[in-house]
Amino acid sequence: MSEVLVSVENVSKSFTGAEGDELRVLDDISLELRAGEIVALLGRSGSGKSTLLRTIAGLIGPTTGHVRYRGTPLNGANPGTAMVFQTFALMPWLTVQDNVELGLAARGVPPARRRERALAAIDLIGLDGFESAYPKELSGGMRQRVGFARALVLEPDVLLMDEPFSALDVLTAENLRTELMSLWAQDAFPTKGICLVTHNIEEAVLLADRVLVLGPGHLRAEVTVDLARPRDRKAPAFAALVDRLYDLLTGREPGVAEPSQATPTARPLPEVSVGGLAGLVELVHARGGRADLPGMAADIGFEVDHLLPLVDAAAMLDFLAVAGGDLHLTPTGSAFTTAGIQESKKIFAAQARERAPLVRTIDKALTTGGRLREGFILDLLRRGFSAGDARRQLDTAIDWGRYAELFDYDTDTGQITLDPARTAASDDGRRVS
Ligand SMILES: Nc1ncnc2c1ncn2[C@@H]1O[C@H](COP(=O)(O)OP(=O)(O)OP(=O)(O)O)[C@@H](O)[C@H]1O
Repeated sequence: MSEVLVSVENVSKSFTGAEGDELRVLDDISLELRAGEIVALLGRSGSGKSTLLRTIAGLIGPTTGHVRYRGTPLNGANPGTAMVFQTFALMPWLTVQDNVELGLAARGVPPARRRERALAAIDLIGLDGFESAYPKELSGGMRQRVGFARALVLEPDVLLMDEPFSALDVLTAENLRTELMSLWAQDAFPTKGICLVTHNIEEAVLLADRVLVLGPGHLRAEVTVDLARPRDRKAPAFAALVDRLYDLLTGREPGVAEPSQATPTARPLPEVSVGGLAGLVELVHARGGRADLPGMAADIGFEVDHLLPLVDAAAMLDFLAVAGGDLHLTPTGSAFTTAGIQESKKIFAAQARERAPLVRTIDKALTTGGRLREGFILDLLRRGFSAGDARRQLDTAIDWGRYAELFDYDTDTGQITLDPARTAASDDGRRVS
């Protein structure tokens, strides 16, 4: 096995939330970055990828656990790494040359040597002729080349990249990826390992030897990408790995209960509006009941990552089934999207009561007591969520419950009550159901 460059040992990281509560962003993570490999950290928005990368860089310290560089525990910035940022992070008042020299100056390299090394890095990354330009004079792609030059000039053992291509247009991003891969393939390239944060599944399969899938705060899975380079996005083996990673990102974790059995803290509601979720179901219906998630996201100009909470919600309510990167309309989803408004509300209500744990819990409490203080639900939710998350869970449940005409909510009193139509039905002597 090749040498270990960085090891992350049982790292946890917590931040203090707005209300003083603890937000655990990384939970007991262990991993190794070895010489000769590119590792992708893949996860949804908010899963802790950037926090993990910054911990590896030594920019933030773990709450518990250790990060080691070549066996030595970090005490501040990791001396073996350099970072490329999504937003380039250039100094606008400095020229390309000065931006690239900055890190060398901080490391005490004498001016003449700095200049020489910066020119070589600028040349390597295809920026020659732009040495005296300012960032504002450059396109996004050229700015990110400066971002790369500034990191590579340090000849880091491990190059860390935080979504380095996601602010670029598709073609520019693909060009830069290809160029990075050809540098990586050169024997003279001084960097021995790369760790890339991404939420783009195809990018992970295109670039990485190993993909570590992060699911909020912990490592969910590790997938080895054993494909020859340069990789062909159209090859069946490529597509099979992409599908597998989609399954890992959209699927349920082993051991987590079905929504119809789960408690509100075991299966949180995806924080989406009914309108958004109905819109997604409609889009799949309009495509004949089956849609390829990346294709659909590209058509409507969204990142797949942004659609995932809607996909989760539609799957929770059994309106859509998800397999690989494909969405299939279920019979219930089809009935929901084709029915008239009242009928589709009824279908939504039935599914939410059966399959949305927090809606079910509130509904049960209301059908026995008629009214409920929000503080009661918030207190219960605080057993499994931060204060902010508990509030957002309750707001989502109220939004879903109101749409479904299951319950009503008074913002002034913070009371949740049965929907008036259901109370009237019970006054008529009919059972509230
Ligand atoms: N300094 C901080 N203080 C408080 N909370 C933080 C801090 N940094 C990150 N978080 C929270 O930690 C969680 C994980 O954030 P992080 O940026 O690591 O995730 P990510 O997977 O990189 O997401 P994204 O792709 O959206 O950047 C988020 O809920 C974020 O709000």
